[in-house]
Amino acid sequence: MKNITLLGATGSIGLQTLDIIREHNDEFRLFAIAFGKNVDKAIDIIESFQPKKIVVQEESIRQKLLSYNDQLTILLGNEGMEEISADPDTDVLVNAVMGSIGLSATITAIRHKKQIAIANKETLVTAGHIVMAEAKKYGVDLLPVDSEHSAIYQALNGEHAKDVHKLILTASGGSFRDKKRSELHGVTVNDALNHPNWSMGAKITIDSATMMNKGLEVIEAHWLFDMAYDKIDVIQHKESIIHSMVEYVDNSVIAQLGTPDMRVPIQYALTYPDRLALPASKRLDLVEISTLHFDRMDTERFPCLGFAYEAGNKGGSLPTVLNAANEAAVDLFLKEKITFLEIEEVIADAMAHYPFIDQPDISAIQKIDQEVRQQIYEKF
Ligand SMILES: NC(=O)C1=CN([C@@H]2O[C@H](COP(=O)(O)OP(=O)(O)OC[C@H]3O[C@@H](n4cnc5c(N)ncnc54)[C@H](OP(=O)(O)O)[C@@H]3O)[C@@H](O)[C@H]2O)C=CC1
Ligand SMILES: CC(=O)[C@@H](O)[C@H](O)COP(=O)(O)O
Ligand SMILES: [Mn+2]
Repeated sequence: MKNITLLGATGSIGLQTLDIIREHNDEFRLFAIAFGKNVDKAIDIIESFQPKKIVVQEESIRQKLLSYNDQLTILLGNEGMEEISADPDTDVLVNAVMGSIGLSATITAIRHKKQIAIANKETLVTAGHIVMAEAKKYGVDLLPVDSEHSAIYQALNGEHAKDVHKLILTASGGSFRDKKRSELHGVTVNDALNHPNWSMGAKITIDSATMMNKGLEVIEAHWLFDMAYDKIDVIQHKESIIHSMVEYVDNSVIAQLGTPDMRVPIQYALTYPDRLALPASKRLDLVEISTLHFDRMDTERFPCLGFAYEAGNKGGSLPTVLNAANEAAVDLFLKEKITFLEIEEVIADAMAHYPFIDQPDISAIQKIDQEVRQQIYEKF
């Protein structure tokens, strides 16, 4: 029996992770959770799974939970997330919080040699050089939950990086894939949240629409698979059936396929190197689907993808600036304070103006992250 500590339990990945724990309750037990603001959902989870420890971000949320049950063990803030990640009773950390807020818990879990299933891609974007150096130092393998990275992990199957010609990430194209740039001026938050294939949290759904999600995933792949940026390609594939591919030097291409269902990569990250049945997930019927489509990516249509390659290639503090500016811009868009196309402008402006640092350490990264957000929020 493995004890799971789940950060971001009330979110899209969090709830699907709970489906897997429920389905395989002879293999997994929920030990601890962290969440943000959704008290009602958290109470449902507490009633069903009885986690021993709970982390909330704010004292007011802690008080609400205590008024529901004053016997609960409730910790606070990032320190709380670090504490449950390091807890001797935690076997596996599933990091499914949204945003760079997940960074310190990831590093703490690595330092305590926990098995880590990582959905929280912003952690790897903002501080990939530090996270991967720590993982190497402590001998910890980060198991990807992100569907593309899970696909690549499976397609690599322990092969040597020197034999890889390219990683090929697939992109659905997001909510506005059939629109030209000139048609994006009046688009609404609801339009942008209407992803064609996946039901996900709001922030990542907007990232899919701007193509920043794929940009973040390029940087995530660079760090997870130690691959140069010129060996990471993105192609558009509107069905999201091929989750990603590895092209080898002998021109052989190995892809991982399946219906778009995040429970599959979540479960794989928990059971690796074994596999368990997942009856709730729909089997892939290629005859029923019949046709798959592929297109080249256009970075003029989707500038955010180009921003991410630029940040990844230049390195230093630029990926941190990119990520923080994107998190702030998406938040402002969701609050209807900026337009969809202004998301790109906000990110480009932050990347152009924030002073560059070559090898930022954790405290520099946290400072840059805060300052970039603050400067953006002051403007809007
Ligand atoms: N959804 C998906 O299919 C996929 C998601 N990912 C990645 O997984 C991560 C989570 O995405 P997703 O599940 O969609 O996001 P959601 O917005 O659905 O969920 C985010 C979770 O994080 C919690 N949270 C937010 N802010 C804080 C905070 N400051 N402290 C603690 N917890 C916090 C939320 O709590 P609350 O809601 O209670 O406020 C919620 O539980 C992201 O990094 C995303 O890129 C990757 C691949 C696919
Ligand atoms: C499910 C998943 O992994 C998401 O990151 C997904 O990839 C989003 O789809 P697109 O970014 O391809 O639109
Ligand atoms: Mn993905």
